[in-house]
Amino acid sequence: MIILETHLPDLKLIEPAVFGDHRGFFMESYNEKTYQKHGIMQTFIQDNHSLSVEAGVLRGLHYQLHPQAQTKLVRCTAGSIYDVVVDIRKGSPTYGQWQGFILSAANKRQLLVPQGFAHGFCTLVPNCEVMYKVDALYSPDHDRGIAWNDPTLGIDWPTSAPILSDKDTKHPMLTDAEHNFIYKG
Ligand SMILES: Cc1cn([C@H]2C[C@H](O)[C@@H](COP(=O)(O)OP(=O)(O)O[C@H]3O[C@@H](C)C(=O)[C@@H](O)[C@H]3O)O2)c(=O)[nH]c1=O
Repeated sequence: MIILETHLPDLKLIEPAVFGDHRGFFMESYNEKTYQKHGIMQTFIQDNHSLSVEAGVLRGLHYQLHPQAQTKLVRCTAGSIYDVVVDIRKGSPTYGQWQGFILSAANKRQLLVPQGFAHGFCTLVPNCEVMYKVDALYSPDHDRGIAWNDPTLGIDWPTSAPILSDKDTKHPMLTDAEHNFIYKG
Protein backbone atom coordinates (compact mmCIF):
# COMPACT_ATOMS: atom_id res chain seq x y z
CA MET A 1 0.00 0.00 0.00
CA ILE A 2 1.26 3.45 -0.92
CA ILE A 3 0.11 6.79 0.49
CA LEU A 4 0.30 9.73 -1.88
CA GLU A 5 0.32 13.19 -0.31
CA THR A 6 -2.02 15.81 -1.77
CA HIS A 7 -2.14 19.62 -2.02
CA LEU A 8 -4.40 19.83 1.04
CA PRO A 9 -2.96 19.06 4.49
CA ASP A 10 -4.21 15.77 6.05
CA LEU A 11 -5.94 14.63 2.84
CA LYS A 12 -4.44 11.31 1.73
CA LEU A 13 -4.68 9.37 -1.51
CA ILE A 14 -4.17 5.64 -0.96
CA GLU A 15 -3.11 2.98 -3.44
CA PRO A 16 -3.81 -0.43 -1.92
CA ALA A 17 -1.66 -3.45 -2.76
CA VAL A 18 -3.52 -5.44 -5.41
CA PHE A 19 -2.72 -9.12 -6.07
CA GLY A 20 -3.78 -10.03 -9.58
CA ASP A 21 -3.76 -13.54 -11.03
CA HIS A 22 -5.53 -15.58 -13.71
CA ARG A 23 -8.77 -15.49 -11.65
CA GLY A 24 -8.89 -11.75 -11.21
CA PHE A 25 -7.52 -9.90 -8.17
CA PHE A 26 -7.48 -9.79 -4.41
CA MET A 27 -6.93 -6.73 -2.24
CA GLU A 28 -7.44 -5.69 1.34
CA SER A 29 -9.71 -2.67 1.06
CA TYR A 30 -9.12 -1.96 4.75
CA ASN A 31 -6.84 -3.53 7.37
CA GLU A 32 -6.73 -1.74 10.71
CA LYS A 33 -3.09 -2.62 11.45
CA THR A 34 -1.76 -1.66 8.02
CA TYR A 35 -3.71 1.60 7.88
CA GLN A 36 -2.65 2.52 11.42
CA LYS A 37 0.97 1.92 10.43
CA HIS A 38 0.41 4.63 7.81
CA GLY A 39 -1.05 7.03 10.37
CA ILE A 40 -4.74 6.37 9.64
CA MET A 41 -5.91 5.95 13.22
CA GLN A 42 -9.66 6.47 12.86
CA THR A 43 -12.11 3.84 14.08
CA PHE A 44 -14.60 3.34 11.28
CA ILE A 45 -18.10 2.50 12.51
CA GLN A 46 -20.36 2.76 9.46
CA ASP A 47 -20.01 1.51 5.88
CA ASN A 48 -21.90 3.24 3.06
CA HIS A 49 -22.62 2.13 -0.50
CA SER A 50 -24.29 4.14 -3.25
CA LEU A 51 -25.16 3.47 -6.87
CA SER A 52 -25.51 6.28 -9.39
CA VAL A 53 -27.13 4.98 -12.54
CA GLU A 54 -26.22 7.73 -14.96
CA ALA A 55 -23.04 9.54 -15.90
CA GLY A 56 -23.17 13.14 -14.67
CA VAL A 57 -24.77 12.40 -11.29
CA LEU A 58 -23.27 14.81 -8.77
CA ARG A 59 -23.62 14.19 -5.02
CA GLY A 60 -22.32 16.94 -2.76
CA LEU A 61 -20.81 18.91 -1.34
CA HIS A 62 -21.54 17.29 2.02
CA TYR A 63 -20.22 17.24 5.58
CA GLN A 64 -21.50 16.69 9.10
CA LEU A 65 -20.96 19.21 11.89
CA HIS A 66 -19.22 18.40 15.17
CA PRO A 67 -19.79 16.37 17.26
CA GLN A 68 -20.90 14.10 14.41
CA ALA A 69 -18.12 15.17 12.01
CA GLN A 70 -16.96 12.30 9.82
CA THR A 71 -13.68 11.10 8.39
CA LYS A 72 -14.48 9.24 5.16
CA LEU A 73 -12.47 6.52 3.44
CA VAL A 74 -13.90 6.63 -0.08
CA ARG A 75 -13.48 4.29 -3.05
CA CYS A 76 -15.26 3.52 -6.29
CA THR A 77 -15.98 -0.17 -6.86
CA ALA A 78 -17.80 0.08 -10.19
CA GLY A 79 -17.24 2.69 -12.87
CA SER A 80 -15.32 5.89 -12.39
CA ILE A 81 -15.95 9.12 -10.47
CA TYR A 82 -14.42 12.56 -10.11
CA ASP A 83 -14.13 12.91 -6.35
CA VAL A 84 -13.78 16.42 -4.92
CA VAL A 85 -12.96 17.74 -1.48
CA VAL A 86 -12.93 21.29 -0.14
CA ASP A 87 -10.99 22.33 2.96
CA ILE A 88 -13.44 24.20 5.22
CA ARG A 89 -11.30 24.31 8.39
CA LYS A 90 -11.06 27.85 9.71
CA GLY A 91 -7.42 28.92 9.95
CA SER A 92 -6.23 26.32 7.45
CA PRO A 93 -3.58 27.58 5.00
CA THR A 94 -5.71 25.98 2.28
CA TYR A 95 -9.14 27.15 3.52
CA GLY A 96 -11.64 27.20 0.66
CA GLN A 97 -9.33 25.32 -1.70
CA TRP A 98 -10.45 22.18 -3.48
CA GLN A 99 -8.77 19.19 -5.06
CA GLY A 100 -10.23 16.54 -7.36
CA PHE A 101 -9.23 12.92 -7.99
CA ILE A 102 -10.36 10.18 -10.30
CA LEU A 103 -11.35 7.15 -8.26
CA SER A 104 -12.34 4.10 -10.27
CA ALA A 105 -12.92 0.38 -10.11
CA ALA A 106 -9.83 0.10 -12.30
CA ASN A 107 -7.38 2.25 -10.29
CA LYS A 108 -8.76 1.12 -6.89
CA ARG A 109 -7.54 4.35 -5.31
CA GLN A 110 -9.02 5.42 -2.00
CA LEU A 111 -9.32 8.93 -0.63
CA LEU A 112 -9.08 9.60 3.10
CA VAL A 113 -11.23 12.69 3.61
CA PRO A 114 -10.59 14.16 7.06
CA GLN A 115 -13.11 15.91 9.26
CA GLY A 116 -13.37 19.53 8.21
CA PHE A 117 -13.63 18.84 4.50
CA ALA A 118 -16.74 19.05 2.35
CA HIS A 119 -16.97 16.09 -0.03
CA GLY A 120 -18.72 15.35 -3.28
CA PHE A 121 -18.37 13.40 -6.49
CA CYS A 122 -19.56 13.34 -10.06
CA THR A 123 -19.95 10.11 -11.99
CA LEU A 124 -17.97 9.83 -15.22
CA VAL A 125 -19.76 6.76 -16.60
CA PRO A 126 -23.12 4.99 -15.97
CA ASN A 127 -23.58 2.62 -13.02
CA CYS A 128 -20.98 3.91 -10.59
CA GLU A 129 -20.87 2.32 -7.16
CA VAL A 130 -19.13 4.18 -4.37
CA MET A 131 -18.32 2.62 -1.02
CA TYR A 132 -16.98 4.45 1.98
CA LYS A 133 -16.29 3.96 5.61
CA VAL A 134 -17.02 6.71 8.16
CA ASP A 135 -15.93 7.19 11.76
CA ALA A 136 -19.14 8.82 13.02
CA LEU A 137 -22.71 7.71 12.45
CA TYR A 138 -25.03 9.46 10.03
CA SER A 139 -26.91 12.26 11.76
CA PRO A 140 -29.50 14.19 9.72
CA ASP A 141 -29.40 16.96 12.36
CA HIS A 142 -25.70 17.55 11.67
CA ASP A 143 -25.83 16.98 7.92
CA ARG A 144 -24.85 20.12 5.96
CA GLY A 145 -23.88 21.06 2.43
CA ILE A 146 -22.24 23.68 0.25
CA ALA A 147 -23.38 24.52 -3.27
CA TRP A 148 -21.53 22.39 -5.81
CA ASN A 149 -21.30 25.41 -8.12
CA ASP A 150 -20.20 28.04 -5.59
CA PRO A 151 -18.28 30.44 -7.87
CA THR A 152 -15.76 31.33 -5.15
CA LEU A 153 -14.74 27.65 -5.02
CA GLY A 154 -14.55 27.40 -8.82
CA ILE A 155 -14.58 23.62 -8.94
CA ASP A 156 -13.85 22.28 -12.39
CA TRP A 157 -16.58 19.60 -12.51
CA PRO A 158 -16.75 17.30 -15.56
CA THR A 159 -20.23 18.64 -16.40
CA SER A 160 -21.97 22.00 -16.03
CA ALA A 161 -25.46 20.40 -15.94
CA PRO A 162 -25.25 17.57 -13.40
CA ILE A 163 -28.07 15.33 -12.17
CA LEU A 164 -28.70 16.39 -8.55
CA SER A 165 -30.87 15.39 -5.61
CA ASP A 166 -33.43 17.99 -4.59
CA LYS A 167 -31.40 18.57 -1.41
CA ASP A 168 -28.24 19.29 -3.39
CA THR A 169 -29.90 22.10 -5.35
CA LYS A 170 -30.47 24.08 -2.14
CA HIS A 171 -27.14 24.31 -0.33
CA PRO A 172 -25.65 27.72 0.56
CA MET A 173 -22.36 29.12 -0.70
CA LEU A 174 -19.32 28.47 1.49
CA THR A 175 -19.41 32.00 2.97
CA ASP A 176 -23.00 31.43 4.19
CA ALA A 177 -22.58 27.80 5.22
CA GLU A 178 -22.58 26.73 8.85
CA HIS A 179 -19.29 25.03 9.68
CA ASN A 180 -17.48 24.67 12.95
CA PHE A 181 -14.12 23.20 12.02
CA ILE A 182 -10.83 24.63 13.25
CA TYR A 183 -7.49 23.78 11.63
CA LYS A 184 -5.18 22.36 14.28
CA GLY A 185 -1.94 22.46 12.30
C1 LIG B 1 -25.51 9.72 4.05
C2 LIG B 1 -26.65 8.85 4.57
C3 LIG B 1 -27.92 8.93 4.02
N1 LIG B 1 -28.93 8.16 4.49
C4 LIG B 1 -30.27 8.29 3.88
C5 LIG B 1 -30.86 9.68 3.91
C6 LIG B 1 -31.64 9.77 2.62
O1 LIG B 1 -32.96 9.28 2.82
C7 LIG B 1 -30.93 8.83 1.68
C8 LIG B 1 -30.05 9.54 0.65
O2 LIG B 1 -29.20 10.44 1.36
P1 LIG B 1 -28.36 11.53 0.59
O3 LIG B 1 -29.17 12.15 -0.47
O4 LIG B 1 -27.77 12.44 1.64
O5 LIG B 1 -27.21 10.63 -0.06
P2 LIG B 1 -25.90 11.13 -0.82
O6 LIG B 1 -26.21 12.35 -1.60
O7 LIG B 1 -25.30 9.98 -1.51
O8 LIG B 1 -24.99 11.57 0.41
C9 LIG B 1 -23.64 11.20 0.48
O9 LIG B 1 -22.93 12.03 -0.44
C10 LIG B 1 -21.52 11.87 -0.43
C11 LIG B 1 -20.94 12.86 -1.39
C12 LIG B 1 -20.94 11.93 0.92
O10 LIG B 1 -19.85 12.47 1.16
C13 LIG B 1 -21.68 11.18 1.98
O11 LIG B 1 -21.17 11.47 3.27
C14 LIG B 1 -23.15 11.43 1.91
O12 LIG B 1 -23.42 12.77 2.33
O13 LIG B 1 -30.12 7.97 2.49
C15 LIG B 1 -28.73 7.29 5.52
O14 LIG B 1 -29.67 6.56 5.97
N2 LIG B 1 -27.47 7.16 6.06
C16 LIG B 1 -26.43 7.92 5.63
O15 LIG B 1 -25.28 7.78 6.15
